[in-house]
Amino acid sequence: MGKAAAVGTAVVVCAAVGTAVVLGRRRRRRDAELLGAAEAERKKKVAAVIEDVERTLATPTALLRGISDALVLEMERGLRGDMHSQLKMLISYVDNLPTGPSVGDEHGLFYALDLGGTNFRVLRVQLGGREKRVAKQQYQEVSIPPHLMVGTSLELFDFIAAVLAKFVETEGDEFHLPMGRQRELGFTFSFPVNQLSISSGTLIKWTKGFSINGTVGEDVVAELSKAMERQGLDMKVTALVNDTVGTLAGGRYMDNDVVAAVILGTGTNAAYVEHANAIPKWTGLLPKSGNMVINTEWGSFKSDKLPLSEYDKALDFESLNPGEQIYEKLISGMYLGEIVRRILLKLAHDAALFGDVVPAKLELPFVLRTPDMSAMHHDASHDLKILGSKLKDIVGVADTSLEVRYITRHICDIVAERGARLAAAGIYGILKKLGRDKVPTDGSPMQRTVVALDGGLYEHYKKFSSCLEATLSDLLGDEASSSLVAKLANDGSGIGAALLAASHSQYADIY
Ligand SMILES: Nc1ncnc2c1ncn2[C@@H]1O[C@H](COP(=O)(O)OP(=O)(O)O)[C@@H](O)[C@H]1O
Ligand SMILES: O=P(O)(O)OC[C@H]1O[C@@H](O)[C@H](O)[C@@H](O)[C@@H]1O
Repeated sequence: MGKAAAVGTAVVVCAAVGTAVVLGRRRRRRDAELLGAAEAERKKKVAAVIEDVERTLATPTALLRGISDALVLEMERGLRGDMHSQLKMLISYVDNLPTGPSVGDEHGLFYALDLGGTNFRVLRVQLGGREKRVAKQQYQEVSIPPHLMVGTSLELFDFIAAVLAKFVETEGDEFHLPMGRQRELGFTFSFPVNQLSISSGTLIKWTKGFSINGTVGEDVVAELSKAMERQGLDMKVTALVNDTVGTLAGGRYMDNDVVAAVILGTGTNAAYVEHANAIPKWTGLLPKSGNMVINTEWGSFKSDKLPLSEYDKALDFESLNPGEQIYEKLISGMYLGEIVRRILLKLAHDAALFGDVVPAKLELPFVLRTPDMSAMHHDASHDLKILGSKLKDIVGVADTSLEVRYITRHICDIVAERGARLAAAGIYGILKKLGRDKVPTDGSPMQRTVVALDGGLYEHYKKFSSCLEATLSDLLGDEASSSLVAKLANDGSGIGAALLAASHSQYADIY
């Protein structure tokens, strides 16, 4: 190529390169601006969803007070037998709680069986009467196979009876049954039952994850007794109690000031000691004690005051029991993780929280369980690595940014806080019903009041239980809350059921 031509070519090439560089820089700047704009738009969408969640799940104290008042009204309607009451306020036929060391003379070997929403426990207790009290106890916990929750009545009760029969076979010499006596059982059944007596009752409906045709309306003691016979197990059910009633009995045995029991487990519910003459629908003889334990079945409470979000409505619509157990679906362990999942799914769909592709596993109902939510919520590490690994294991999203992890933890916090505060409002309502929510106007000292709590959610989800207790103190105010004790009554329902079996033993009159 000639010199001039070469120079010309070089000039053209330089110019082209220069233009390319300028154009490339412009394109990169434009791409960066477009990317920045897209990222800014995404962040805006994330913020909008979070603001909406914070607003629709908010539980300001004034709202909680209104909810407590609405609950008390429904409690009163239920006690009147108003068929439209949101609360069943079921009569337990427990009118004389085992009173433990001061009076309790229960003694002997008794069994208890506790069918909950997730677990099933069998227990044997050697009661030692006044001096020894619970001399010895052994128990076994079994997860309920999910297929039995939606199978047949026969399969469920045969499973229960088989586990119980095996457990009885392991009875050691340290437990002894006097000659000629039949083993006796307290049956804790964590579902709403119309009690016909202390040892019989018909199932009103299934709740939580159970939905078994053919059991509603049946006497659950008769179902269990038939299953025990099929197992060749000679045992008599002498007490049928809801787990809240069992927990109340177990709690009172340990502390005479227990007036109510609350379960926060797979489901939620509360029982309390009502004055028998404050139960208009009670037509029986007034109990000697003047009291009757009421199983409120508060999980079925609903009110337009309850902060219901689009996520709650969708969860309820797709649940096994749409329109039922609304208060329970905002609070209990079966549902908290699922609510968080639904909010994360919305963030994934609308704001690409986990990137342009929505993680397939996030679409799976109940894939995020409350224990996992609890582990994420309690992650206090600087890079939230526990939360990150949970998202990876459960949702299938690896390498989430710190921002995404903080957002996830914030969602856990909002959902858990709402549940805890609503549960506190429920307890506050029961205390109001009992007149234990404020210092007496006549100047007499406030009575020490104990609420026994149990259930895997309350026991293990520390941020939940501490938020509940702080909210309850806030609702009560300093003076009244100084007389209130909220305490964990671990497996109270098992001991309680055994105690009630003892106090209603067919041999009771020969103590
Ligand atoms: N570590 C945990 N953190 C938060 N919730 C938990 C934890 N462990 C269990 N739970 C909740 O407790 C429920 C089990 O409660 P539990 O009282 O043990 O059994 P059940 O409900 O069958 O009576 C589970 O469904 C779960 O939602
Ligand atoms: O012990 P769980 O399984 O959490 O049950 C708590 C409550 O769950 C509710 O769904 C039931 O209606 C109540 O009867 C029960 O007490």
